Amino acid sequence: MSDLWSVDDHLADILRAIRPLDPIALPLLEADGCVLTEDVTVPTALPPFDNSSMDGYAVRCADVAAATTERPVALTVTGDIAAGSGEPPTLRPGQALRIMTGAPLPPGAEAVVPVEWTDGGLGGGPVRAMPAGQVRGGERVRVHRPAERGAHIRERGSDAAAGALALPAGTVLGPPQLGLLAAVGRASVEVRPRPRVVVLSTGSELVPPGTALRPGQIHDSNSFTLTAAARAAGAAAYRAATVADDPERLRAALEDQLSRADLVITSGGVSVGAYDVVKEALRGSVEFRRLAMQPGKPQGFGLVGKQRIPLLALPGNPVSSYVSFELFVRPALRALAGHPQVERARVRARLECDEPLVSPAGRRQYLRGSYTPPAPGERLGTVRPVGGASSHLLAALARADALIEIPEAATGAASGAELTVVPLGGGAQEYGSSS
Ligand SMILES: Nc1nc2c(c(=O)[nH]1)N[C@H]1C(S)=C(S)[C@@H](COP(=O)(O)OP(=O)(O)OC[C@H]3O[C@@H](n4cnc5c(N)ncnc54)[C@H](O)[C@@H]3O)O[C@H]1N2
Ligand code: MOO
Repeated sequence: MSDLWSVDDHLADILRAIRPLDPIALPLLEADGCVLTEDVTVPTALPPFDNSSMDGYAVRCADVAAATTERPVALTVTGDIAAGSGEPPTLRPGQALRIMTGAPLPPGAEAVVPVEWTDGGLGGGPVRAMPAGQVRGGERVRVHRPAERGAHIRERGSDAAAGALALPAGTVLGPPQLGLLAAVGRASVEVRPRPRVVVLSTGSELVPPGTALRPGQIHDSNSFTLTAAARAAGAAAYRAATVADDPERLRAALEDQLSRADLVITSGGVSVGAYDVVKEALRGSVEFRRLAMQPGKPQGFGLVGKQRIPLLALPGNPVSSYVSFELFVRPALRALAGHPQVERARVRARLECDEPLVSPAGRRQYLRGSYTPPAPGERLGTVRPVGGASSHLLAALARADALIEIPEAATGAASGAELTVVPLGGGAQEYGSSS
């Protein structure tokens, strides 16, 4: 019997332990991307008053009923109503009030005639725009077309009625939702906050980019990949200084960081070497296990500190840590943020490759690939592998936009095979290619 955990069981174990963060009130722009935890109702009607949808003239319908281009109807313009003007004057028979888009409709008005249906008060044919400057009052405007009752008027409450549900709890707030909240007068809303994430990479060989390498050293890249990935997943992520392979130092660094974290990610130090610092420092509170997965076999998960903060210990190989992030950390972050859907959408795609792919028996393999969505009329898109299977191939990862899943039971896949693919979002996947 295998002592390996399946990918699905490891994820389920993590998600079982994670509770969504408690809601807090946040100013609108800070709530962008967050999940709303209150039902928001419309306090006052939207729009709050009847207003014009056109620059033109507020009129009574009967006054312009007979208007034609050949026989325009002349009305007396008694003034201007600009957007933002308070109480407009009453419109009487035979009169027109010049009105701007968004300005309140005057009492007595039944329709708005766009300026293009009039001579603009200039005495000629139809105009294309209003003459600049205020009307003095008493001028005549010739109207060339009749207007139906309600024409070019946006009625009070026509967007959202007072008391209606604007957004239900559970809504993910994006630009239009934030706009609606602002429009109904909300300055802040109750949401689940962005999870605060601390990324701690370990390894005595690591130096920060910008530093010259001495023999045996490499630049720490994982903490950048992981911090950026956590931010892309909606977290407020912070990259802590790299920790050398010394359990005491790692415990101290963790102690320092725990108070500011809702979730901690470590990278490296989880395999079976003599200096596997994460394993050594966290044994007891974090369970280390081996997964039936490639890359990403060694993994750790536990709840650490008094606050029992979730900690995911990812393997150090750059591709392993990123693939582990996508499969386990991203869902954990989305669960903390209260999203109902925590995993990335999967698609089925047809494999296109020059050589058949080889995969270890009994392990689920995630190869890096480039995914092309289905052409019009096609059921499946296609996916091509990018680079090989080894977990140090960061340059290939940087050219990929999808993960190709080879199931546990398979030992490979040939060109033409239908497989599951995890598109990683962004770029061409969101905007389409311009071919
Ligand atoms: N005898 C065995 N050796 C290894 C096994 C095994 O089962 N038996 N598993 C291998 C697998 S699979 C993986 S994955 C790695 C995981 O190792 P660790 O998590 O302990 O990671 P490290 O040893 O610290 O580093 C592995 C590799 O990645 C580089 N690395 C680490 N951190 C970073 C970073 N922040 N930025 C860039 N590169 C990093 C590190 O230099 C190593 O080359 O273990 C295998 N070994
Ligand atoms: O699992 Mo390791 O992550 O294969 O390189």
